[in-house]
Amino acid sequence: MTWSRFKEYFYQNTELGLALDISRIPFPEDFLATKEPAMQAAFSAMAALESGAIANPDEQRMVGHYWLRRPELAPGAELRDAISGTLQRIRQFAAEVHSGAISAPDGQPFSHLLVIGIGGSALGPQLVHHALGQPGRDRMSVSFFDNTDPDGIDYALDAIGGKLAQTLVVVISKSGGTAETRNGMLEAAAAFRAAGLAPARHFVAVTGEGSQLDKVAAAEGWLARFPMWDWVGGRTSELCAVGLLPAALQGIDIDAMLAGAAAVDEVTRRPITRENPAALLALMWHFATEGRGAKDMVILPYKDRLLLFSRYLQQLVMESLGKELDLEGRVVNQGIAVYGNKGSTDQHAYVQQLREGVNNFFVTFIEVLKDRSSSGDGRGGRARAPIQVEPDVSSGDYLQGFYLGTRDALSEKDRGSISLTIDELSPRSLGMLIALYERAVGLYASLIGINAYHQPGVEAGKKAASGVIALQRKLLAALREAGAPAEGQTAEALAAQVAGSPELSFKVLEHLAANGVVKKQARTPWHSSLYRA
Ligand SMILES: O=P(O)(O)OC[C@H]1O[C@](O)(CO)[C@@H](O)[C@@H]1O
Repeated sequence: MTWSRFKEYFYQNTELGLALDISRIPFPEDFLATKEPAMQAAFSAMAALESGAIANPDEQRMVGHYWLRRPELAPGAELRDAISGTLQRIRQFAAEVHSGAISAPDGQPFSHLLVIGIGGSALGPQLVHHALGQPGRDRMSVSFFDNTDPDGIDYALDAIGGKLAQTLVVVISKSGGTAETRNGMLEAAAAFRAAGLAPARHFVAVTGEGSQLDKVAAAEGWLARFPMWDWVGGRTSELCAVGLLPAALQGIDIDAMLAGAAAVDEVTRRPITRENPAALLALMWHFATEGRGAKDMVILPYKDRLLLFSRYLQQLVMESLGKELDLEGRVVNQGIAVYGNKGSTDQHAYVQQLREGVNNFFVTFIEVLKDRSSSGDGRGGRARAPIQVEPDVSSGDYLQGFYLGTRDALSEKDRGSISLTIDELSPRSLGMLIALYERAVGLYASLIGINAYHQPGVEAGKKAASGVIALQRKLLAALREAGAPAEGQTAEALAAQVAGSPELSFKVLEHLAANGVVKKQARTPWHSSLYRA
């Protein structure tokens, strides 16, 4: 890549502490001009969304995550008050937990936080916790249940160990009916009861008003309930109570996160493509993937603390863009696959394929200029003096060397990359990154004509899962019937009896047998094995 192309396309905003280099995506000189009409249409759609239009037509909902950091932009006093009032309650609640005004039933301060949620109700809090936490210095230590895996739940509970009595639990679910989160809540409540503790005196809910979770929390008299509004999507919820409450409890400066997001919103709201990093990102995605997901987006932050960013973006991008139909109802099967981890660790894993294997991706490098956190970055961190690992060279210099080296090595083999640079990793810059990608996804969705704000595909898996649970109940009832043969029955015979799928019945019975719920007599061939109660 040439210096002149770099100079032409490098975007730097020193006020924000953000830079974007698109020069290594090989778009032709006329690309931005060709796309300008579509980009202007995307800016207009975004302006309509921000002013409260029904931007999610399927669900007849407004899409308001941008209002979370500038409540005054929300349409109507009621919404504005709800946003500001909730923010104030979050600050107040966290302050009272920290001061001990809200304390554990034994009078001790709450020192540990267990967050229960999944998808958009966990990924943001997990990202922020890992990116900004200061182990040993945070106001509270934090752990997560983000699945219905009993072993994972036990792992987290074992790690909490003796701190359970001083553990505050935040259960997060927009719908309030997500099975994994409900199960996590029930498992946590059982653990509290087993330790002689009353769950309601430890639990807090973040959920939609009137949801199942909201009703349980109200009925049981939980410590507090915070709202999750229908105009905030799960994957764009980090900057409402979903993300802000856990972050504030951990001791992270949530106002700096909001300010960072607001600052990027301000810049990326402007309809001047060349000065708008979200628009430039969206256009690069369009070029690199031919506007149809032809290539994967590999996210490579050269910063351990941003390890979870690719996972966070995976949901944001893939749940938003992975759609069967466009806005006209045509089958388009859109999307961009996202994966990644961190550099330079990945250089010793999959970068081999990126350089020499199938050329089906483009990389986004994320560079953080400042190597070590310091007390000046809003996280209260302690800066260790850099040591020299070689004369005049630090570990951080190596990290940058590997980033620049890998980037060149990929360019040499015609593998495109974008570089995003932030000055330092802080609450403010993390808020900026979140806002930047939220808007890039929204603009890209307009460019390809899809609704980024619904997720109809997710329902299919949920429905199928409840079908499996219903089948399990029927199989168990059949096995427990008075006249059931004492020697047992095959999966096929049981399936016929309950009018279920033989394959699903076999899988369910194998799982029940492995967990001692049913007895299995193994036979050869495997499908003649017998199961009994
Ligand atoms: O917050 P909820 O309603 O529990 O949903 C969790 C996640 O599940 C999804 O709806 C997908 O099933 C995501 O969009 C969402 O972030």
